[in-house]
Amino acid sequence: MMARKSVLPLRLENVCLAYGTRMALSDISLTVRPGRTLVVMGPNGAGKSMFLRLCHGLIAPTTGRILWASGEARPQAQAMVLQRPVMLRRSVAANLDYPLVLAGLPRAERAARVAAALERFGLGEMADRPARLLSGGEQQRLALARAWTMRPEVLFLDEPSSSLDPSATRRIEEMIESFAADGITIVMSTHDLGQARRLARDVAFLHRGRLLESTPADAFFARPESAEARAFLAGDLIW
Ligand SMILES: Nc1ncnc2c1ncn2[C@@H]1O[C@H](COP(=O)(O)OP(=O)(O)OP(=O)(O)O)[C@@H](O)[C@H]1O
Repeated sequence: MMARKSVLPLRLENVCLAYGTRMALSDISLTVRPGRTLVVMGPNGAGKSMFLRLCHGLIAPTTGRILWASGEARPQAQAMVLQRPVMLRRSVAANLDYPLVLAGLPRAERAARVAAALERFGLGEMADRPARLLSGGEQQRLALARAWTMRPEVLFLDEPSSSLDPSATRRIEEMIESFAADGITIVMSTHDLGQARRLARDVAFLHRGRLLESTPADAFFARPESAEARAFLAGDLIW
């Protein structure tokens, strides 16, 4: 991971995403900096998922630019875990192996990475079980582990614990913290204010497709500048 040219910072310049006459995202300018977990917050429909999808390159902006420091259009060194991760109809181990096969890694390297992921994330005893039969929390853990096997420099996570109970959520947060400690830059959305406080170094607050705040997390939680963010933090902003 260290040898290659960094893909960060990632800069969004005046990014807009339109669906017909509706603007899902309006004029977003923001920089994702290395090593600073960025949490994207905002009420339902604010544009959080679309923001992550744009950054990852799943969709293209209607106008504006998305610029990686490496100059690549869609770097390999970044991965995304969707809100409802897709599991292959295969074993846990095979799910971990699959993206490594696609990336063309040699068999021995793949085996080492799969073994390391199984061990590190407590998935060893499930290695041979069909991935689709795992619980929601276990599947999410597997999805994060699968992203980790790719050694990304940046990892986009869309609501990584949205439908999980508190203990499964805690395990996911521990994984995210360990990724950040490894030097993976995390960009994630969440509805969970407690989670945002625990994990965020920077916050991007979206409301109806507009970026109302982009600031260090401490400042956001202590002194939100916009009335919308204040209402959101007080639990009074529903959409
Ligand atoms: N294919 C599409 N066609 C039209 N509108 C869309 C499409 N995809 C998303 N949108 C709209 O874009 C807006 C932003 O959606 P997005 O999923 O990013 O919100 P979100 O902040 O992630 O919401 P939630 O918290 O509910 O997941 C919404 O108003 C949504 O209805």
